[in-house]
Order: sequence, then structure tokens, then C-alpha cells
Amino acid sequence: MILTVTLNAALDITYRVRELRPHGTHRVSEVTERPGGKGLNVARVLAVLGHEVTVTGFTGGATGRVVQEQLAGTPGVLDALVPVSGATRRTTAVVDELTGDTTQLNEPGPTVTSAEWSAFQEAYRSLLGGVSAVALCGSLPPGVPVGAYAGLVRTARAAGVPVLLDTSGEPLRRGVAARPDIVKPNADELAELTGSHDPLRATQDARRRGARTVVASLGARGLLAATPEGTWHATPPARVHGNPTGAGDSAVAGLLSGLVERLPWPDRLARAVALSAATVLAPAAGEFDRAAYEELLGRVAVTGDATAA
Ligand SMILES: O=P(O)(O)OC[C@@]1(O)O[C@H](CO)[C@@H](O)[C@@H]1O
Repeated sequence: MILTVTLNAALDITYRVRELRPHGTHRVSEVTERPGGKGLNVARVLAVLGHEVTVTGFTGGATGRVVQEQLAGTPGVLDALVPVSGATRRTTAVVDELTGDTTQLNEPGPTVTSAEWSAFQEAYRSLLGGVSAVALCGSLPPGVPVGAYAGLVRTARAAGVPVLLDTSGEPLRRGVAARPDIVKPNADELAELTGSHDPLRATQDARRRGARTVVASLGARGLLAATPEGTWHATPPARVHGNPTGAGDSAVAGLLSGLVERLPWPDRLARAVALSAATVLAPAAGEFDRAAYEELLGRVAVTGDATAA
């Protein structure tokens, strides 16, 4: 069983429009609604890969009920979301059919009280008892302390559960200092954390700040991993075009599944890159094109060496 934490869960809405123009009125040609927030996307991909997943975080209001109803219909995913008095947010991705570009609008999320935050931490401690890995994913809703992920990383480490962190800004900075097993920043998040725009330098710097392994997602350039066993770069065979929302979450699912299956790092990275590219090819966030994944997997190039770290 793998645990994913989405403190700021969402109902992900994807709109397709012919052409997105500021100040314009748009006719939406297609609407999809899915449970979202990064950890819920990670969970859905893990479940399709055949892993059992428990999801936790917060849920509230009418939007929260829609998210939970949809989770109940997702095989392999167990709902352990903790109720709050506020309402779960909506996040909206607008796909421009003409350019293929996606514009993202993310609501802030419900305000979490200190009693609700304490209830979550208690639930989290007890869930850690039955899992082989945990992923802490996404932004923090208002009211949750900025050091929340640092605390959750320490609790997982104390319980002997490997922990992956995927967030940004100050929560990432503090979380990294708490020594997670893996962090997965994108290029911007890594540059903000380290002040360096050189991904190789920045991943090594992030390791010195406390993360055991740093896997940077570099968009079309794939993944760069600095691990205690070596440094590797995994690149997709070709640039893929589509909706990139959730591509990073699929990479996290690839890394986590590889961790619990004890795959060597090059295989984990190849899986993560193939899943990520296959997610860009699927129309809605948090889904991937299975056939494309299987086809891409054998064509991901992994370079690097096992002693360079
Ligand atoms: O606001 P956050 O928590 O940083 O990100 C939320 C979000 O944009 O990330 C996912 C894609 O990674 C979407 O499903 C989701 O709505």
C-alpha cells in the first residue's frame, strides 16, 4: 500500500476552447471533471499501474463530495480524506486547441483550522503504520503552517516510511531541510530553491540542503536524478504535444512505484519519463495513454553513471 497526501485537493476542470483570447467570450467545446490536486493524480496513475493506494488530505463542501464520489468509483484507490468545514477548491485548466497551450487557474482552497490540522496529523500518523511509501504533494491550503511538509517528512522518517516530497516555495525549502528520501522539483522550483539555473549544480545543491535524492523534471528534456548511488539523465525519445497538466504527477507515480518495486534507478527514471510523456498525450489531467506509455518505455534514453554522485 502506498499513501499519497494532497492537503489542497481539488476538483480539476479541463476546458477545451478553439482559441483563448484575453477579454474574449469563449465557447467551451469539451469539459472534463476529475479529482485533482497532485497527490490524487499520483494515486490514479499508481492504481492503473497495479498498486493499492490510500489517499489523504482534506475534503469539504459540495466540491469535496464530488471528488469523493469519483474516488469511490476508482478501483485500487482508498479514500482516507479528512473532513474540513471549508469547501474543496476547483482548479481549471483551459486548453487552447489552436496553439495546444494550457492555461491553469488554481483557487486557494479552504481555510483549515488548527483543530482540523491536528486531526489530519493524527490520521496521517496512523495511516503511516500500514504503508510502504508516502508522497506529499502540492500546495498548502490557507491555515496550514508553512512548515507542514517538514513536520510530515519527519513523522514519516520516524515511522521508517520512505517519503517523497513534491511542492514549491517555502514549504519545499523547509521540507528539504527535514531530509526527505526524494524531492521532485521542476526546473523553476529547483532554481527558486537553490538560486542556480544549472540543473546539475542545482540538484547537487538541493542534496546538500538535506534531500537524499533529487529528481528534477525538466519538461521536454526529461528527468535529471542526483542520488546517493549516482547521477542519471533520462530523456523521452521525442517532444510530445498535448496537455502537460499532471505530467509531473505521473513522473512521481513512476518514481514511487519504482521505489516500492526496488527497481534500479535507470529503470525507475525510464518509467517516470514514459509515464510523464504519455500523460501529456491524454486529454485530462492525471490520466495517461497506456499504449503510448508502453511504446515510449523502451525508447527512453538513460545516460549517467553509478559512481558520479
Ligand atoms: O495548486 P497546486 O496544489 O500546486 O497544484 C494543483 C494542480 O494544478 O496540480 C495538478 C497538476 O500537477 C492539478 O491536478 C491540480 O489542480
